[in-house]
Amino acid sequence: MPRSPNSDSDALGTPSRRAALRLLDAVLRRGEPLEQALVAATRHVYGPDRGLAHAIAAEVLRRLPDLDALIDSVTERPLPDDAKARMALRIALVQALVLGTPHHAAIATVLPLVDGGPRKLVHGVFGAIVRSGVLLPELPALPPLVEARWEAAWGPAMTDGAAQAIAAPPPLDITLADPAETEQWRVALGGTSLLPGHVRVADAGSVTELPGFAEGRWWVQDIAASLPARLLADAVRQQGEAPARAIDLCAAPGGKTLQLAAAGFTVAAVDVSNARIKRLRENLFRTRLKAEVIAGDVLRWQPEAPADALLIDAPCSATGIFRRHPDVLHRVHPPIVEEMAALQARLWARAADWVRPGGALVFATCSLEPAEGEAQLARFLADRPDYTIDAPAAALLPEGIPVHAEGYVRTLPGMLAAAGGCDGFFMVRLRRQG
Ligand SMILES: C[S@@+](CC[C@H](N)C(=O)[O-])C[C@H]1O[C@@H](n2cnc3c(N)ncnc32)[C@H](O)[C@@H]1O
Repeated sequence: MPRSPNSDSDALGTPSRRAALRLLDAVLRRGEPLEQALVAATRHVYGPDRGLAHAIAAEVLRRLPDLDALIDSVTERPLPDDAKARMALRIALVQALVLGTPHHAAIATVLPLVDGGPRKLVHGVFGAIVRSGVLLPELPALPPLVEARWEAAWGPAMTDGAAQAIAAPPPLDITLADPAETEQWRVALGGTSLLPGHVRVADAGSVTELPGFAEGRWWVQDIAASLPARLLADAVRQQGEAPARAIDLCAAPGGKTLQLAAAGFTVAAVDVSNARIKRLRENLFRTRLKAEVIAGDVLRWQPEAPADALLIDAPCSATGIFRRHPDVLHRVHPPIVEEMAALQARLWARAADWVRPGGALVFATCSLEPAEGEAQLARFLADRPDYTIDAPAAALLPEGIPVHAEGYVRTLPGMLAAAGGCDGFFMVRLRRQG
């Protein structure tokens, strides 16, 4: 019989901490995305314990530099980064100092994760820190390499904004199938609205239990993530063309496909991942929206005819979504950014021929790395003189997200901060010459 990774001697509450340890190990030692590690790491924990393991690991990843600074302030010699004792201390301290777990429970549930001498050390270090009454700094620290990279690219206001974004849980953003119902759903969901078709809810709780979810009247989508499809729909609206044909490349799980379908496009949605396509189909089913779903690799697939509108929501480092996926702060390094940028350039170069003359193309990435945005655009424009930037009107964007002087849109941490912030995105709308 396969051995359960939980030990027979585990105290009540320890299996979820053991799962949190496995999650942290997957992200910090093996460089796996947190969401990807979830199934294997939480295989032996059930119900709310699974959510707790995820919450503990995510919170450790948000506050890692501050937790480590506390640990290092008490130990004589720094513990190795990947030592089990350091991992166990991170898990115990984040519960005691951030998640509000009583101190005795925070340490008792974590001690079984370590044996022998290290167990004593964990007990002693945890006790010394909590007895001292020290708290984590109000403004979280970014990992030093990330801070240096982002400060060089965007300046200190951006890194301050990013630190503040880590400090508070992001609100839930919702895109409505019918923008005419914005006020109705804003009231029903008890939220605010930053654009027609958008509702923002603080402390939303379980998404599937909110009104309108089961009926498919809306889907979850950060406001910044909702902008690329808005830009594309606007381009076609300007030309007074309907019904238009759109190709949505790298489409799953389908937030932007749903927007394009709801806006009246005939949509072909292409993605290479079968698992993500399954979620795309579920989303279409729930919202009763229609799209042709194509499982294919954009580097090999090609459409039968060019489209009026083409969206490339390219795979990227995903550093722009660090608020909900704090693992990117620790596992995305320059070689990964370079690899993703090279893939984006290939996808964009190939798909540029699939837009009819006079048609519109939007390229977007949820990245805070210029190599996956501004630099990508410069190279594309140099290669493709048949395309020009089609800057959107400011009124298409929420107040606080500007159109850059060159005509693209770059969202950064710090934007919309008073309203709850937004993800980091790069997007540009282009017109192919007729
Ligand atoms: C940023 S996500 C897309 C999010 C999606 N557009 C949405 O709004 O829900 C990038 C997607 O690109 C897909 N992808 C990566 N490489 C691809 C390729 N060569 N061909 C097609 N899809 C690809 C991934 O499977 C992933 O679903």
